Order: sequence, then C-alpha cells, then structure tokens
Amino acid sequence: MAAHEADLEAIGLSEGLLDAGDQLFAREWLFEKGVVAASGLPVDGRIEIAFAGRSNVGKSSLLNALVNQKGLARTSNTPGRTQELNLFSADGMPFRIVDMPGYGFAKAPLDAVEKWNKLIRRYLQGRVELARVFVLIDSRHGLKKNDLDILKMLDETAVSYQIVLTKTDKLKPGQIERVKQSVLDGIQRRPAAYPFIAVTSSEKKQGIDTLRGFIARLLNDLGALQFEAGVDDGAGNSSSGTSHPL
Ligand SMILES: Nc1nc2c(ncn2[C@@H]2O[C@H](COP(=O)(O)OP(=O)(O)OP(=O)(O)O)[C@@H](O)[C@H]2O)c(=O)[nH]1
Ligand SMILES: [Mg+2]
Repeated sequence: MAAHEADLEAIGLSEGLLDAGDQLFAREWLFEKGVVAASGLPVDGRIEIAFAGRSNVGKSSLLNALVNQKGLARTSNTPGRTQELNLFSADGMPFRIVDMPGYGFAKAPLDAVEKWNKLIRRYLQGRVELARVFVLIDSRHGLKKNDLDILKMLDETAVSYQIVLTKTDKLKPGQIERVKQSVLDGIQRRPAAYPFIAVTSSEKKQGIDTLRGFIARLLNDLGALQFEAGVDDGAGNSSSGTSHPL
C-alpha cells in the first residue's frame, strides 16, 4: 500500500472517498433559505450537516471553500455576520449544509445574540435530521470555554461532531501541531467526537478535500449514497473504496 493510502486509511478515508467527496461538491450549491426559528426548518427529512463555532471563526468561509463558490455564504470581518440558520442544498443531493450563527462575542445587540444562542442550542439539541456537526475552532485560539459547553451539549444529546481547525495559514507548522495535539487531548473520551482533527485554511484551500471526503464517508455510512468510485484490485474486481472502518 502506498504511503499516501496508508495515511488516508489511518484517518478513515480512501482515494475513493476523496473522489466521491469532490463529486458531491462539483455540483452547483444554492442558498435554500434562512431560518430564524426552529419552526421554520424544512420537514422533508433530508440529512443535515452543520457548521458551528464561535463568531468569526470562519464558518461561512469554509462553506464557500467546500462548495468552491466564493460568495455563496456571506462572510465578514465583523463577528456576528451570519444571523440565521442558513440552509444550502444542491439538486439531487440527499443532504443540505447548514451555516450557523456564531456563539460568543458578536458585534450585535445583546438581545439578538441571545436569540441566536437559543436558536443554536435548540437546533443542535433537537434536530433529528442533523447527522454531523463540524465544530470549527480558530487555530490561533484553541478550545475555549464556550466551545467546551457546545461539545458537552453535543455529547449529552449524542450528536456526532468533528473538530475543524480554521485559519491555519496564520500559523507555522509547529504551532499547528501543538494546537492540534491540545485539541485532540481536549476531545479524548468525549463520546460523540470523531477522533480526528481536520486542519484547514479556507484562504489557502487546505484541508478542504479531506473535509469533503469525511462528508462522503458519512453519507456512505448512513446509507444515503453508495459511491461508484472504485479501486481496482488488479484482477478486474472493483471494490467501493469506501469500506474502511476506523
Ligand atoms: N487568514 C484567513 N482568514 C480567514 C479564513 N477563513 C475566514 N477568514 C476570515 O475570517 C473572517 C470571518 O470569516 P467568516 O467566514 O465570516 O466567519 P464566520 O464564522 O462565518 O463568522 P460569523 O458568521 O460572524 O459567526 C473573515 O474576514 C474571513 O475572511 C482563513 O482560512 N484564513
Ligand atoms: Mg458566518
């Protein structure tokens, strides 16, 4: 097995899953709707994958990098840009992506921030369609108290989540390794945490293909999609390339 394949397998991925992930996001993704209260959420049963994190951590930017469409989700230097649950979908895809308002400090009136916090908690705790939360952590800051509060809540409600370090273009490789290790220590023994930290930069488009691969794996594991992307074994038999348990 090539070193690259072994590296992928170690994190639960494969070439087939990376290809499948690329295919998912080669389509045109569209803004579907903005929701200010849980009662406004769709009832079509489609799987949801949400981006959560402190204000300004880079949720909307990461979503744009994922779908490879620059201005799809609105981004801003001012914390508190995303103020609703913004739903994005693509034709023929059995899942949608949800860009969430941030928690923590925001340049917005206190009552607005409280309303978002309520909406965030309500959504993360009570949405059966929610299959995975990517919890974004700014690589310069690491896990903070309000991140830990969210992780605890997700553990208690058994919503599967995965940590994504953002803005790693702002750090040196050694610094990235240190924050990655400290975050990994912080999620040890957390029941709902996926045991791998994704290292990304939306600015430099780093780690985005890995993230797509994780989404492909999730959909495959849920039985929502079966990928054709195959790995030929040399004898003319093609395996799915998606059958790598952790
Ligand atoms: N250097 C760098 N800057 C980034 C990266 N991702 C996002 N940013 C910047 O960080 C700021 C916040 O990005 P957003 O994507 O709006 O963050 P958000 O988490 O959606 O913010 P809220 O919606 O306000 O909670 C913007 O100025 C982005 O340009 C990155 O990978 N590298
Ligand atoms: Mg945003």
